[in-house]
Amino acid sequence: MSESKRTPLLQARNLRLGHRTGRSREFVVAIDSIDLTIDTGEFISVVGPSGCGKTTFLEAVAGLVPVASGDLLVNGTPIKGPARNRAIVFQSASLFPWRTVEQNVWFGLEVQGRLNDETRQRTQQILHTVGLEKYMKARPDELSGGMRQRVNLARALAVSPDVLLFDEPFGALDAMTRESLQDELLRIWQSDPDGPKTTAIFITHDVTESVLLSDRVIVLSRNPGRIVADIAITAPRPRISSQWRLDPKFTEYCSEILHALHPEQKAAGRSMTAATESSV
Ligand SMILES: Nc1ncnc2c1ncn2[C@@H]1O[C@H](COP(=O)(O)OP(=O)(O)OP(=O)(O)O)[C@@H](O)[C@H]1O
Repeated sequence: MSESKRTPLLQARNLRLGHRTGRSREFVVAIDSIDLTIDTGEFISVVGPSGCGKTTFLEAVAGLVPVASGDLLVNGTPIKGPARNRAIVFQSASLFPWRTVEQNVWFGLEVQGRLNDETRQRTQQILHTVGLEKYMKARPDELSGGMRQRVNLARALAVSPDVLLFDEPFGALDAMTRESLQDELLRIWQSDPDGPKTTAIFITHDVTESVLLSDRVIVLSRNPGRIVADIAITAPRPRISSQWRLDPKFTEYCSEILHALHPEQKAAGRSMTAATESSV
């Protein structure tokens, strides 16, 4: 099949999403008229002002929020609800306190009836990849916040989803832990020599995080969210985090995204540096 005819992994066409609220069940629009195509293996970040509908979009892809109008397709099929080919990593690691690290990572596999010798072995490899091989038998209360979030990531990876959905997974961590987890996610993402088989949609407020990790950064406008920029981050992979963060192109991409987020500041001719204003 030719490149142009291949079905995209995810397709949003004139997509509108929202929530019914209050007694009147009034419909509040969160996302309006979005057209977006994501290919297999792409790492996409979505940034935008608070309340612009980033989480609503992610939840719609997860099948947790219904489509109000337009289309939202995975592998050419409309999303009707949650499915095992899509896994979410939330901001806070919701681990079962009575289970060990390993048992927590098994959870999704158990629910899907797929826990067996082979998937147990894969779980061990994943825990090794996220640097938790020595903590397999530990309970969550013996772990730091960063380690718990690694377990959360391992749990999502263990079910081998087609799409990994990240809702600000490092947002609640201190700056140093966040940076080390960003570096690790970058390394994990690039560890397969044949390229990633999983596609990522990553919600973040941190512009530098989006440039570090992504192939493309989607910028949404203030509520209701519409796409105001779709910026390809063309830095080759594998990226070495310490080098890429210091590359002048890195700062240029951060500025481009910040300008798309705050067009009024560009119009006013204000200077905007990635170092001082990297958060949305
Ligand atoms: N469960 C809900 N019920 C009603 N309205 C909701 C619900 N969840 C979100 N909204 C509304 O939908 C809009 C988009 O919210 P959403 O959480 O998707 O934005 P966001 O971009 O992820 O925000 P943030 O960056 O602050 O997390 C907001 O107006 C919000 O108030």
